[in-house]
Amino acid sequence: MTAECCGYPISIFFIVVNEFCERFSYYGMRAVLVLYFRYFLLWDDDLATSIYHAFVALCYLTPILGAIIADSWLGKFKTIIYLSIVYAIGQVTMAISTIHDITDANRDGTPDNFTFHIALSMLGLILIALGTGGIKPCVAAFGGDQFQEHQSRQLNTFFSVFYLCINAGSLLSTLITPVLRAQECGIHTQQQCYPLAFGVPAVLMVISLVVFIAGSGMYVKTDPEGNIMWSVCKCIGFAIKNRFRHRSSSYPKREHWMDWANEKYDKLLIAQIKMVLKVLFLYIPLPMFWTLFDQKGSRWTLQATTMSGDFVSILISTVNPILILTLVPIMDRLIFPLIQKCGLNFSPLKRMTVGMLFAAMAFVSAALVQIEIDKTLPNFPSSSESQLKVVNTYSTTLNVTISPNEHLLIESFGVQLHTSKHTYSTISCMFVNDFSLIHGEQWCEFSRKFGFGASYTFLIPSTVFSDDCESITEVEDMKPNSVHMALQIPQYFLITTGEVMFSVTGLQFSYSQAPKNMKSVLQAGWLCTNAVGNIIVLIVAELGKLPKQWAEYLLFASLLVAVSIIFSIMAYFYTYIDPAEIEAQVRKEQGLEPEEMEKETLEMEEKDEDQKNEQGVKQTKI
Ligand SMILES: NCC(=O)N[C@@H](CCC(N)=O)C(=O)O
Repeated sequence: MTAECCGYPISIFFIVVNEFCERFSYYGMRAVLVLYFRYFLLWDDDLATSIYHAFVALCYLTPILGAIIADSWLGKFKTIIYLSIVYAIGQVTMAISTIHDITDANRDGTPDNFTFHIALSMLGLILIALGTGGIKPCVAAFGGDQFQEHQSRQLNTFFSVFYLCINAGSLLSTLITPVLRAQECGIHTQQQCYPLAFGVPAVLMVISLVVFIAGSGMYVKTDPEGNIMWSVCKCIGFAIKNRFRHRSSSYPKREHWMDWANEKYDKLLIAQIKMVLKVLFLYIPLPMFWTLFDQKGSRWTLQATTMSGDFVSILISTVNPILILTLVPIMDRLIFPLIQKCGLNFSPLKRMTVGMLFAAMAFVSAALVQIEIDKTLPNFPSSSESQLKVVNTYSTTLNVTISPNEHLLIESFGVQLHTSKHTYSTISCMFVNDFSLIHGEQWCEFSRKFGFGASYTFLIPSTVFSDDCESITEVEDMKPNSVHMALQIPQYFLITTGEVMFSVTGLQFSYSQAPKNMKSVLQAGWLCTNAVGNIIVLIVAELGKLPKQWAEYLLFASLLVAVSIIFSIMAYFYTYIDPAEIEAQVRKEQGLEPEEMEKETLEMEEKDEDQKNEQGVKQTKI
C-alpha cells in the first residue's frame, strides 16, 4: 500500500519536481546553445543550426536505449539514477567547456585552442543526449507505475501535471539562462558568462537527481522481466520465419501474423507484442506533427526577425510554455468535460487528430503573416535578374533608359548631391540609436531610432565639415520591419492548442495502451516520432526550399492535413484496450496463475538456452 495524499500517491511529488528540474536543465542549456556555437566557438549560422538540430534529434533517439535498459535489465528506477548521473556529468562537462580562460594563454578574451573547447562541448552534448533521452521514457512511465488500478482518473491528471512541470521548467530556464549569459565573468578578462548560463542548468540537474533519490523509499518499483526486448525480437523473427515457411496456400490462415509464433512462444508474450505493434503502427504518421511543431524554433524565429516589436521578441520565445501553463488546465477542467457533457465521445485518438488540424491551421496563419511581411520587404533580384542602383549626385534630374529586354528592378532615390567624389563604405550594426561622423575637432551627430531591418545610405559631400551637417543626405534603402510580431501570436496559440491535444494525449495514450513490461518501450516509440520529425526538418532545410516562404508554410499545412486524414482512418480501426485485462484473459485461457506464468516463461527461456548450447555442441562436433 503506497502513501497517498488527496487520492494521489505521495511519491509522484518527487517525480514531478524531478521532471521540473530536469526540464529546466535541458531547456536552459538549449536556450543558449546556438549562441554558444555562434559567438563562442565562432561557427557560422548554418553549422550552428545543423549541429543544434542534430543534437535535438539525438535527444529523441536515445529514449530507445533508455527504454531497453529499463524494461530489460535495470528497471526504471535504477536506469533513471544511472543515466541522470551521466546527464549531470554531461552538463558539468558542457559548462567547463565554456570557460574561455582555460585556453586563453594570451589573455585577449578569446580561447586559443578551439579544438579543446569543441571536443569538450561535443563530449558534454553526447552525454547530455544520452542522459536526457535515456531517462525521458522512464520518468513518465515510472510516474504512471505509482498509480493503482482504481486511480485511473488521477493517472490522467498526473500526465497533465507532468506536462505542466515540463513547461514551467522550460519557461523559467528560457527566461533566466539568456540573462545569465549576458552577465560578464572571467579570471583574466571579463566576457559573456557562458559558464554561468551552462553552470546553472548543471546545478539543476544535480538537484533533480537528489530529489529523485530522496523519494526512493516511497516508490512502487516494478522489476524488469528479463531481457524482454530480446525475447520480443526473437518472437517476431520466429513468426516471420514460420510464416514464410508456411507460405503455401495449403496452410490455413491465422488471425494475426504474430500467431505464427504460437508453436514456440508463450501466448502472453505474443499478445503483448500484438498490443505494442498495433500502437507503433498507429505512430507512423505522427512525425509530421513534430515536423511542423519544431519549426517554431527555426522558421518562425527567423520570421520574427523580419518583424517589428522589441518587447514582444522576449514574449515570443516563452509564449509556448506560457500558453501550455494556461491551456492545459482550461482543457482538462473546462473544454474536455464540457465536450463530454454534450454527449460527444472525444476519444484520445480523436483529440490527437484535432491537435494535428490545429497545427496545420497554425501554419496557415504563419503563411498569412508571411504574405503581409513579404508586402513590406524590398524586391531583391532573383537568379535571372540584376539590380542596378543609380545615385544621382548631379544637380538636375537625369533620365535612365533601360533596354526593355533586360529584367531590371529599378530603385530610384531622387537624390541630388553637390559632388560625386565619395568613398563608399557599409556599416552593419544592431540596435543603432545614434552615431556620429567625426573629423578632427568637428563632428556631425545623428541621434534617433533607426528601425530594425532597415538599411540606410548616408551621402556625405566633401564640403560637409567646412559647411554644415545639413548637407548630408540620408537615403532609406530598405524600410524598417513594419509588420508587428504580435501577429505571430495566433499561430503560437494554434500550435500550442494543437500540442495540448496531441502531445499530452499521446503521452497518456502511450502509457495506457502498453503492457506492463513494455511501458518504457512504448514511451520511447512515442518520443521517436519527435526525433523523426526533427530529421524531416533537417532534410527539408537542406533540400532546396520553395521560392516563397508562405508557399512552404502552406505546403506543410496541407501535408499535415493529409496525414491527419490518414491518421483518423487508422484511428477509426483502432480498438482501445486494457492491457491488464487482456493479459489476465490470456492467463485464464492458459489456466495459469501469474506466478506459474512467470515460471513457464523462464522454462521457455531455459529451453531456448539448452537448444542453443546443444546446437553449439553439434557444430563443434561437425
Ligand atoms: N512545450 C514543449 C514540451 O512540452 N515538450 C515536451 C514534450 C516533447 C515530446 N515530444 O513529447 C518535453 O518533454 O520537452
